[in-house]
Amino acid sequence: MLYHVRMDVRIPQDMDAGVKADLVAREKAFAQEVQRSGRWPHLWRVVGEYANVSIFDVESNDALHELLSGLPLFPYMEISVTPLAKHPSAIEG
Ligand SMILES: O=C(O)C[C@H]1C=CC(=O)O1
Repeated sequence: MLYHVRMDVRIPQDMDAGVKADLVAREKAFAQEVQRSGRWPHLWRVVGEYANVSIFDVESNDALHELLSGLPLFPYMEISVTPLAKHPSAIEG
């Protein structure tokens, strides 16, 4: 199942720099692992914002919630999820 996900990152300004660097590094490693698994086929930066738009391909709402809530940055992100369905005019499978 496909989901459009927007993540707006809201790391507190007063977070210790070392803690922030570790958090961002762990998030990057986790994100790349999920991408390599095929569950995160699109990850794009929103121009001019500390935010991304992504496409996730997972088996259920519960699976997506487990994945997103497991992101190291989850506590510091505003996340919006839009489930996607086939479009009748789409030429691709
Ligand atoms: O930077 C972001 O968009 C937030 C998060 C998503 C992937 C990642 O490495 O960090």
